Amino acid sequence: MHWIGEVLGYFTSAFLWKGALLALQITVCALFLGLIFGLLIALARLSGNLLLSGVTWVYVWLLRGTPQLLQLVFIFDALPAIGLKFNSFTTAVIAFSMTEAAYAAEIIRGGILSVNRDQAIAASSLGMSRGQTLRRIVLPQALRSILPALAGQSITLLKMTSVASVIFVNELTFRSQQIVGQTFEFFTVFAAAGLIYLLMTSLISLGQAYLEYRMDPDRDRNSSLLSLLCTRLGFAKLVGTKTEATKPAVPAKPPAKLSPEERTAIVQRILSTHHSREPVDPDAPFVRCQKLWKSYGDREILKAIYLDVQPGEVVAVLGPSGSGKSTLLRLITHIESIDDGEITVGGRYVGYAKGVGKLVPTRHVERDRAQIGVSMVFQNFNLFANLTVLENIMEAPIRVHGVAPEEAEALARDLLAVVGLSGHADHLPHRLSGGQQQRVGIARALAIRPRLMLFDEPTSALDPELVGEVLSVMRTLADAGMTMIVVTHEMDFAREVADRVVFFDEGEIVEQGTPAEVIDNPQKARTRAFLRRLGGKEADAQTEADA
Ligand SMILES: Nc1ncnc2c1ncn2[C@@H]1O[C@H](COP(=O)(O)OP(=O)(O)OP(=O)(O)O)[C@@H](O)[C@H]1O
Repeated sequence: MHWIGEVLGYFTSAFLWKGALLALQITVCALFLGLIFGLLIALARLSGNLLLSGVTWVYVWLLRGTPQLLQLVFIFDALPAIGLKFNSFTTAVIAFSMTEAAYAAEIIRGGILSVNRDQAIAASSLGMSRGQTLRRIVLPQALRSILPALAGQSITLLKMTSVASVIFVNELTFRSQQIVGQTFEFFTVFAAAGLIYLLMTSLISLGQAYLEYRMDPDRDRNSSLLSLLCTRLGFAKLVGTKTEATKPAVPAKPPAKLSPEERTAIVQRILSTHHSREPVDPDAPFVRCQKLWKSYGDREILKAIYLDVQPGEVVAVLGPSGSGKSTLLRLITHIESIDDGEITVGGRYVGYAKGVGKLVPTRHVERDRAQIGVSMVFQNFNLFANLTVLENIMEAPIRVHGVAPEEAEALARDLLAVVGLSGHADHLPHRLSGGQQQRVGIARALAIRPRLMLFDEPTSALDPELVGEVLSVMRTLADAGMTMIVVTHEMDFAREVADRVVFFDEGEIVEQGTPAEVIDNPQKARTRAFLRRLGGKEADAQTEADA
């Protein structure tokens, strides 16, 4: 068994560890540079810019499609012919960084694509810039799926540094070969080198486990490194570690419920201090759509729509599926751009400038939305999955409007009280019911103190018993004087709360008027047919519920 002693002797040899250190230095440098360039390449590939994505595609294709060995030799031996000469260490760092960038770019791109795009749309609708959305919402979520692949790639990179021996980089494998060349002790020397590689790659795996835990939104955010290790090793009970998932979802003492008057007063107080200094003319329409056209391909979705909404008015938009109702809202807040016509909100274009004959989109759409005060609530809630309920609400006030974190938290807690969710501030969205998520969505939209709220079928993804809680919050907003455009199939809500009902069909406004006029006494055959069909469905649903 004397060979064990020999392996240990080589394992502790300073000569081999100097080689290991060099391999580690090349890996860290290449990883650092590779990740930075990889992120830039991934963003370029996703940019939609044909030139950028084309050039970066070629880069990835070239670097992934040629052997690492060839790349090293090319930079070391061929580039000096055109005056570019690097020493062997620099050559190794350049070659490995370039390859790492190509692989990392694809891993990062995959991670970004795995994040639901609707969250980015929601962030943008709150006025967050693309950079903020990427940094705060998309990348933190993408990183969770990126990390395992990236750790694997880092381990491969560390092992690949042995290839650098061909250009005389004196790293671990090269040094092992030098010893073997003198002693011919193949087994013990290579076994020792293997152990050193294993130790280094194990450290990467440990780092991966730690980072995965840190990025787990379900973790207990106050846990220590010790409790993390105990949790990972399955000893959570020993240290009393509680993960977010094991904590009780219901608070011990339910917070006091606010009366409708109290809720309305809080909303009025919050909305009375809008960030915009621009006064609202009470006599001019707050939203003005003029001769609005929108097509997708050959299909005309909106055809010459004229619609004015007065400050404080609640407009309910009804109509069959596919008639263009959601498209109208998306055009008003400029999530989609108009083909022709004009939209102003508070007298301003949202992300457009006047061009020759028609509006031209500008790059300031998020900024305009934030300044004008347009907010939107989505059918599928689109809450930020990596942030708690409280953080979801605080995010836009802090990032977009520069509100101090303490002030933003106070505002968020007030809004949670209004929507009746004070006890859920620290929960992640996926732990809430649909109705609760939608109420958080409304609180989040309100936190930017908007002057116009757009609701895109806010209750249609909810079970019937959860619809009431969302509608009650929307009633509070209407009572507080909020200007609202609500796409809905909730006839009772439209009848009770809306000042005006607009009926859409096939991209046209068929008729509009008070709820009593349009819902109870429709003039057009198309409206009557739609209401009859809806009435039938409601009656069926009622029968099912009764049964
Ligand atoms: N990005 C898009 N690309 C292509 N077609 C689209 C796009 N967005 C919407 N459409 C189409 O435009 C039409 C109108 O869609 P829209 O979502 O505005 O309808 P809607 O009246 O809100 O319907 P629903 O009540 O079912 O949500 C639909 O036929 C839809 O398929």
